[in-house]
Amino acid sequence: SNSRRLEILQLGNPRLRDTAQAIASSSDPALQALIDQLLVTMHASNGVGIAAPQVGQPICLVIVASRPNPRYPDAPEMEPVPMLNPRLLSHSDETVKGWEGCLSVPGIRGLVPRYREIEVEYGDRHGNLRRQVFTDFVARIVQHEVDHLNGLVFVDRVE
Ligand SMILES: O=C(O)C[C@@H](Cc1ccccc1)C(=O)SCC(=O)c1ccccc1
Ligand SMILES: [Zn+2]
Repeated sequence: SNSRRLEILQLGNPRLRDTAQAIASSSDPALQALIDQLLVTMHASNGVGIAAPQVGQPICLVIVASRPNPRYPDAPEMEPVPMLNPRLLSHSDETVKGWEGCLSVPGIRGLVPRYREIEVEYGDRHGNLRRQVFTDFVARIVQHEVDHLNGLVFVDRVE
């Protein structure tokens, strides 16, 4: 399918979000370079996800990259997924508590409740709109990264 031009929203006052200036589009070489930079930063930190604001870029862009790890040995190994303008469409009532860490809060781990299942709409790195259901550890990572876009870190949710 031919790539669509997806306008990437700038972070800021959520109320102004609708009028937010799109500061990048999926066909923008600078956006593709930022996605590659985030992948490098995430891998350098052994992360399973990363959000653009963590590297000082206030735009609606995250990467989700689950892999098996000591705390989640049965986590799926997945190709890193860049998500432009991710939006939670629905979620399970059921929540699960699980261990989280954060590249922006080094050295701290916390037990965080997250929805066990979520449905997310997002643009892929080529600007194609995707709608996908995530569960368990991958759903946890998506919720953790989307929190970063809303200025939240996991310690804000530790009960
Ligand atoms: O700050 C980030 O977004 C990266 C963060 C993502 C994340 C970890 C755990 C649960 C949800 C989201 C990390 O990757 S922290 C370091 C890490 O590799 C890790 C920590 C706990 C469990 C699994 C991995
Ligand atoms: Zn984090």
